[in-house]
Amino acid sequence: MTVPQPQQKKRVAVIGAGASGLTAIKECLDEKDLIDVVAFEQESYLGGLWRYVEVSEENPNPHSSVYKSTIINTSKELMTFSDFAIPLDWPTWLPNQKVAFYFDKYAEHFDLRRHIRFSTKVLEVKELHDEHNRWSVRFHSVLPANASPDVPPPVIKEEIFDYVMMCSGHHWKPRYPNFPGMVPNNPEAYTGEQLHSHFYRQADAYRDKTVIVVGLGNSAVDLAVELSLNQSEVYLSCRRPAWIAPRWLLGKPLDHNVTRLTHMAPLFLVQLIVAYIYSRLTPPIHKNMKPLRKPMESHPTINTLLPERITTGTVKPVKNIKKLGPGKRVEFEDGTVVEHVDAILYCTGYHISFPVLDPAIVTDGKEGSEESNQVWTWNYMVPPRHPNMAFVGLFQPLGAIMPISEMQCRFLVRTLVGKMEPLPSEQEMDKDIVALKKYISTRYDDAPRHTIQVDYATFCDSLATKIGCFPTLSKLVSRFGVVEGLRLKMETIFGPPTPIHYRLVGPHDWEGAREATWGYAGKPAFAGSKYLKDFQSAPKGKATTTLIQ
Ligand SMILES: NC(=O)C1=CN([C@@H]2O[C@H](COP(=O)(O)OP(=O)(O)OC[C@H]3O[C@@H](n4cnc5c(N)ncnc54)[C@H](OP(=O)(O)O)[C@@H]3O)[C@@H](O)[C@H]2O)C=CC1
Repeated sequence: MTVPQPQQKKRVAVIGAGASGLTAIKECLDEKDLIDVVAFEQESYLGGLWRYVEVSEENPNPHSSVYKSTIINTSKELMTFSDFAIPLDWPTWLPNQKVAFYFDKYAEHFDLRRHIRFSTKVLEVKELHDEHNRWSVRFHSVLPANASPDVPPPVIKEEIFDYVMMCSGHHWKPRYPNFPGMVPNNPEAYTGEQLHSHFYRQADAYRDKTVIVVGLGNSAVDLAVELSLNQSEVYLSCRRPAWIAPRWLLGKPLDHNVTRLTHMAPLFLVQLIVAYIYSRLTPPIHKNMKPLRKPMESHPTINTLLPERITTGTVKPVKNIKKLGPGKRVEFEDGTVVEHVDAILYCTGYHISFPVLDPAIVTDGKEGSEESNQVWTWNYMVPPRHPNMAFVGLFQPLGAIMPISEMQCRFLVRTLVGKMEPLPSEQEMDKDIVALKKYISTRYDDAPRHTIQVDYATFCDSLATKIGCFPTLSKLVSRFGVVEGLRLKMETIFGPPTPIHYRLVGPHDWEGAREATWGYAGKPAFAGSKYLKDFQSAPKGKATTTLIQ
């Protein structure tokens, strides 16, 4: 094929139209005079894994891993995109249907759909190594599941882009443990059902059955509680006990307690306080669940009901599995044996994988990285030797993914169009990556789920400072006057660090940011603000989906 010459405007490919892809498109559109954006989405809908999809014969391996009852663990005030506030009267914690609906409204509000090529599967994203370091994207359209066999196979096409934003997610390729007796290749093997949480949808199939839930991440605790409430006999097997946080703490949503002031305090002090509060406010910890590390040293596992279910004996904590089989027998590392186990649900997390890319790009050529989930990206975005592409959402936050992805996109787009300092040199990026990895390895357990950890506010603040949208006192005062500027500054320090704060000042600030900040802070005078009204009644038109329950 003849490779066209680069145009004046940068051509950007966004791979995936989930939470990260949507904000990538939107941020590109904020520089639409300088960027043409095209998003590729293999499904016929947007929203990525937040769009609930049944597991069926026609669709045995969907991209989505949400189960029917998934409720997001970040409060609406902290998960909102920064210039499109989630309405004030929505629940604090959104069920998955409502998260998907919010994405629909975001796409509608910023007119994102017309930039998305739905039902278009990307096969390969390849560096051209031409003088402009451009990228080729090969793709084809996806035939509907009910297409007649006479329909000719889709044509593979190729287009050239100046820049690629990989937004395809990292919670879709299940990671399985490797217990003796798992594989049914001998008469001693386990004969009950085995399922990864990625494929779990609802509890009905397990009513009155004995189920072992493996893991102690959010999938494991959600499933253990749901199954126990649905009359399953539940054993919760974890190899590394961790702190289980309630959704509400001290009368506030859990994440509202982690303010910028909290981040100014030394970590050990915060950990001491958190451990003390937990010990006073939650039931005594079961002997098999005693955390091995301090709070905030593992990805937060959040469930208000689990400690209570354990004290009622309806969820029984057990050690890690030692051996499965024969038949339906399961033995644990402390010698406990449970006979007649009907099903084992592996809530053992995911591999980081980008099948359309040369794996050496995300790992910098290091072997075994998919197994260990190690990546080599600057600020979880830029692979140092491939600066014309970036990953978005490739991190595991203490906080919500959406606003961090949004901040990454703001940073990437402004760098791309030359409105900010250029990226650091390869050597500087490598140095930063080494330092970050060192920090992570001292703070967190050495586990594949902890390789890309990030603290929401500190990470976003650092990018926001580079962009110029961090709400400094001087900027707030010059924009809102001395009194209001000071009040807002106090709110950004002592209040929950809502992403809205990043639209108070700086490039692409938002006219609704002040009202939304005060509305979220609970100031009655702003409760009726037009920027916090329910989308149903907003002037921008009708909902595009009826998935809301
Ligand atoms: N309601 C919500 O908002 C929900 C959010 N999520 C999010 O989705 C993401 C994925 O969560 P999840 O599916 O729970 O996966 P995670 O990776 O967070 O957790 C995996 C769990 O499995 C354990 N595990 C992994 N390998 C093995 C093994 N070989 N043997 C025994 N145990 C093992 C891990 O233990 P170890 O720590 O020792 O590695 C860990 O406890 C997270 O970001 C989570 O927060 C998930 C569900 C619900």
